[in-house]
Amino acid sequence: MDDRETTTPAPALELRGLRRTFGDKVAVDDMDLVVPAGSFYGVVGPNGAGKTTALSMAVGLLRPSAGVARVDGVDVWADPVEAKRRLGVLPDGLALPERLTGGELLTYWGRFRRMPRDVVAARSAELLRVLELEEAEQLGTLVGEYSTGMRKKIGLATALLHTPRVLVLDEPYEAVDPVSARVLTRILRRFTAAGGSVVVSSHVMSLVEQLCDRVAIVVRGRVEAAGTLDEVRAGAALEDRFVALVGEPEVREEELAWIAG
Ligand SMILES: Nc1ncnc2c1ncn2[C@@H]1O[C@H](COP(=O)(O)OP(=O)(O)OP(=O)(O)O)[C@@H](O)[C@H]1O
Repeated sequence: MDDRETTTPAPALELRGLRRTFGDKVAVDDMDLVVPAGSFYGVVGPNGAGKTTALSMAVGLLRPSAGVARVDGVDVWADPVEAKRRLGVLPDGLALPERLTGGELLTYWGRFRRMPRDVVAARSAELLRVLELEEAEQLGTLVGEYSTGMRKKIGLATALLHTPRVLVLDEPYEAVDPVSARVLTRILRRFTAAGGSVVVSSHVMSLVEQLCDRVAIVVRGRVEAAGTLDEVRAGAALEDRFVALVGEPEVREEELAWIAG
């Protein structure tokens, strides 16, 4: 038998027994998660479930208390340089150099990634144009003066610039206007069509259903359900599955009576 036919590619992302505690608080509780190569993967869960903490450990931004994270087969914490070469990341609460324009930021980022100057220049111009940041660039607007959605877009541009194999995006659509959201969706679909893998966290179930072929529901630091969208939905809407797993708090009639005056 031909080996090449039987060898499956390494998962885009593989978390094994990943754990993170903050004092007594267990934010991520021995999490196992496998994102197959080429998938568009959605990570959903209630506020405080541990999504950002897990993804931060998965991309080398936060050290795990225990467990292993691999990107495209590379251990993120044992071989961070190689792992980060394969990764494009949009972190939560994006910290960006405030005193640069978007174009300057991309130039700086590209040089930091040791990319050729002309490639950085061409890609930066293209990214600024398709993400509709060109006008701000022409006006010399600094990143510190960007709106929330613009910051998200320039963050995405930095994540895409070096042609990573795996994109990990924390809430990429949050605060992004509908036109820009469509552009972003087209970019991400092209990225997966070309063999790349995308992992997004989101609170918007309809968006996840529309975009993702696989999904994981994270509750209290653990993966409660994972698989193809249809497996996880099991005939229901994703939101219903989500609420069933998370549980819905009851608001009794007498509670918050004062809000009605
Ligand atoms: N630096 C920190 N110090 C202490 N506790 C933290 C820290 N970061 C996260 N936590 C706690 O870990 C838990 C998981 O937080 P995390 O931000 O990963 O959740 P999330 O699923 O991304 O939530 P959201 O959907 O609201 O963004 C929460 O209880 C949070 O309070």
